[in-house]
Amino acid sequence: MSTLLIEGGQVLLPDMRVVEADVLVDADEGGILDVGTDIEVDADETLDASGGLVMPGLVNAHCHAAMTLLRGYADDKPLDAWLQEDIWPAEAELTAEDIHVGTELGLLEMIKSGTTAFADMYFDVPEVVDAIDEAGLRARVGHGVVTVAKDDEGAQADIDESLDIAREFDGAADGRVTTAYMPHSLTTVGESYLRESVAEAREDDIPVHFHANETTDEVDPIVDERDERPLEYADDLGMLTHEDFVAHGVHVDGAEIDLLATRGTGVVHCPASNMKLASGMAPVQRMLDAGVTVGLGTDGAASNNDLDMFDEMRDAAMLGKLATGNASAVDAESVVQMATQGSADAIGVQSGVVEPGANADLVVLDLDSPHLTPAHDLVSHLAYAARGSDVRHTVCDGQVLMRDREVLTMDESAVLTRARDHATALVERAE
Ligand SMILES: CSC[C@H]1O[C@@H](n2cnc3c(O)ncnc32)[C@H](O)[C@@H]1O
Ligand SMILES: [Zn+2]
Repeated sequence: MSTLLIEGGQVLLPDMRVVEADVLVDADEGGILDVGTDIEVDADETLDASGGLVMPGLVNAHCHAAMTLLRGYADDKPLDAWLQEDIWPAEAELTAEDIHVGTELGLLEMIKSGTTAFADMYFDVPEVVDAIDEAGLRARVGHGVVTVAKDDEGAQADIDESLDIAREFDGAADGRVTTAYMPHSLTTVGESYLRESVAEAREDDIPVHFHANETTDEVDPIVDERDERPLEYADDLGMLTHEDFVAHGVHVDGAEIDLLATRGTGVVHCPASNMKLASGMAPVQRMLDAGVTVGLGTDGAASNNDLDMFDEMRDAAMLGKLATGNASAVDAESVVQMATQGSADAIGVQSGVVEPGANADLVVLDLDSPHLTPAHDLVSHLAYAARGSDVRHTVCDGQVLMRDREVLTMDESAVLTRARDHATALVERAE
């Protein structure tokens, strides 16, 4: 067995206590063997955590990683106009290689800002999986389906691709990649397609992930046409099981919150995207109080505009207070929990905790900087003061992905060069 010892730091435990301890990892199996002060072992590899906090790797529960290529391409518009006038025309020009390159850029950004697992909905998923395999992260991936404006043959092909991808790539990258069936939303995929395809996904125990209740422009037509709320419609279609997870959940009423809690369906809160597109303020504290599993996601870099989950925690805490007029709402512990165990539970990956037996997905945060001094409360710092650039080391599945801010699994400058070149060419084609 090859071992990795992360020594000399403080450790954030699953119950949010911080203790001084070392962490011993089985680097072959990718699991945590021990967390304690009396670990006596001559480890094969060590990571220095002195002056730092060992914490779970953050879990970005809703993302479109390759959209890094469209970062800053179209800003300051609401969702529908942004998608229809700018993003979808540009995405129509994407090649498989663009998606590989854009995903690599997203993964690099995640590793450098302390994210070790994520959920991704996009196109050309084999390219996404290939990039994840190389970079060493953990992910649940899927092909996003849109049937509106397609003929029946095109719509069915899109659905088949999503289901086939979910079957083929589940367990890829040594088990670090799992999959889901990913219809884009309740308004961009027709009812009969949803009904049939979700039933097909169920036959193979494939989870379902979709955008839901993001804007009133999306919710109102469903209510007008069907006389039921969107998540009641989704429930009727069989899309709300405990394995499923929805992105956004901004405009959900009390009955929908109860439905999410009863079904055990996860909700991924995306505060930065919701604020930037002026989509609204999700009732996060109400969902937490009702027992809904709430995770945290960045959404794509075109609506955020970064993939830094520390930013996202701060945004979630701030927005949660503003939304309720209550400074105690969505407190520091809640957002740290949301970005770790909550996200991992929502997307169904084993991650988000530092304890013996857990997967060794963890980061070491450097505390020795002005904006983290003094350190009265490290959970407060994680929620309100820390930044992705404070991450010193990143480990996923027992493998060191970044050591002292040097990414070991990717050639950082080559990724940046390729991303710049591909983004420039993409935008030229789109104009
Ligand atoms: C069909 S693949 C995913 C699809 O979703 C688009 N997208 C990015 N951000 C959002 C969002 O906030 N709401 C809805 N759809 C979004 C992305 O551009 C892809 O086309
Ligand atoms: Zn999204």
